[in-house]
Amino acid sequence: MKIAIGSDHGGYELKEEIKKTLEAEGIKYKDFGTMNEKSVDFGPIAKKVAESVADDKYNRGILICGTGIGMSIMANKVKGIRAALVNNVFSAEASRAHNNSNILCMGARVIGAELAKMITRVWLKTEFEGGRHKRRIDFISDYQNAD
Ligand SMILES: O=C(CO)[C@H](O)[C@H](O)[C@H](O)COP(=O)(O)O
Repeated sequence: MKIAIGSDHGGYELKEEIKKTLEAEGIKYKDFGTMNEKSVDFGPIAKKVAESVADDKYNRGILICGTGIGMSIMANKVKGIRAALVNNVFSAEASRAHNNSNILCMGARVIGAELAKMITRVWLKTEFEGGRHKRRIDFISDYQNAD
């Protein structure tokens, strides 16, 4: 699995921690920035990560900002992206099993690093269940593709 990861300044420190988790799990990643805590807008970074996942250059993405909200709003504008803003382990699992989320968004000002790492590990290992959930995902794709 190859992961695209990005953050704004608010998520920078947590991004660096999550990269260590990816390394510990033996998962390859590309860091789309930001590379320090200097203030930067979340939009362009979310766009780059989301487009790289939508274009199948990376299997999934992880986006972190202060709340995770801006990143998730932007990422979900990209066709084919199902970005889930997650702040607990149950939602991490459900966002994969039920929603087949392909981008995980987290808020570094909302959750601590240890919870974020646990969320990331669960999100990485949980498979989409398909079945009735596929019909629900297909409805979203059909709506998006009707544009
Ligand atoms: O975009 C966000 C909220 O939707 C992110 O949380 C940002 O990290 C946050 O807004 C940045 O705020 P700052 O006061 O400019 O650090």
